[in-house]
Amino acid sequence: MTTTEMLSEPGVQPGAPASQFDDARIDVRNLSAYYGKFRALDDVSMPIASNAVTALIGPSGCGKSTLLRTLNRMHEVVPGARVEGTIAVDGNDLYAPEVDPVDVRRRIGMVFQRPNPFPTMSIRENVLAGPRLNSKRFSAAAGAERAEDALRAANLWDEVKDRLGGPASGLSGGQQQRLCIARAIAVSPEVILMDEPCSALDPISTLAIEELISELKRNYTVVIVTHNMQQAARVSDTTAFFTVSGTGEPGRLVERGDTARVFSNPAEKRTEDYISGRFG
Ligand SMILES: Nc1ncnc2c1ncn2[C@@H]1O[C@H](COP(=O)(O)OP(=O)(O)OP(=O)(O)O)[C@@H](O)[C@H]1O
Repeated sequence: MTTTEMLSEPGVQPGAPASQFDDARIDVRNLSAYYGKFRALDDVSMPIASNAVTALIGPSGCGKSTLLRTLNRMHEVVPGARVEGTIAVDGNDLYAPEVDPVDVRRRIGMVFQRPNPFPTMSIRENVLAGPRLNSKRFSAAAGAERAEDALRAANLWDEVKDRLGGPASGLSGGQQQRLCIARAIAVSPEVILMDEPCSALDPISTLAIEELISELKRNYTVVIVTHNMQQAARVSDTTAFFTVSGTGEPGRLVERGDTARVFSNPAEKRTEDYISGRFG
């Protein structure tokens, strides 16, 4: 097969590992997620590569946010919610009995739709809130350095460096979201999950977050849920498309692959219909 033929084969890339799971940082296998008796997600298997952005897309109710929350064990916070199947991170079972979910949530941070800084806390204290919750103690100088590093990594430092002691509520929505990303970074997570992080933001703030996401993948594995297909195409390396056939039905993974390929040459008609706006 020539390289051109390989590239035109959905999902096949030159130099790709023999198995799609070979280079996975997160390995989701046969995952079903339930809320009580309701199965919200059915039998999802997908690798999530390290130091890359993976976008989860699909119509409302197909289980994108549910899948995201299973990745840091926030799903089970809902009474009656549970999972079947396995999720391994770097080969370690995330749901093994000896694993502490609180530790998982430190290692796998999350940024939500609406920026949720602690409004009365200062900007600096917001960034340090995570490490302090993990009972980390630092000297004033070490705290200042940690806050600066996280704010720089979140592309917010220049805008706030003269008002670190001021309240977080004084920031714009886009700045608050970058503050929340700084807060997530400050606990040195391995993975950052983002659930529609730009849905409450204006286009300029959205652009700033998108640029930041592209930079974050240098150091982190990023998984993002987005309704905005242009955004998925702009920021992600891999796209996973989910769908749901009706009310009461579970969401299912339709296809997953290189983002450019999924958008230009989807393997499934359902994906093509969705990305071309004919469905959902
Ligand atoms: N806390 C909950 N209790 C019961 N059912 C829930 C709960 N959260 C979500 N669900 C249901 O699980 C299914 C998947 O929801 P989920 O929010 O994961 O979908 P989604 O694809 O992220 O949707 P959207 O794009 O609208 O945010 C839906 O049928 C939803 O009603």
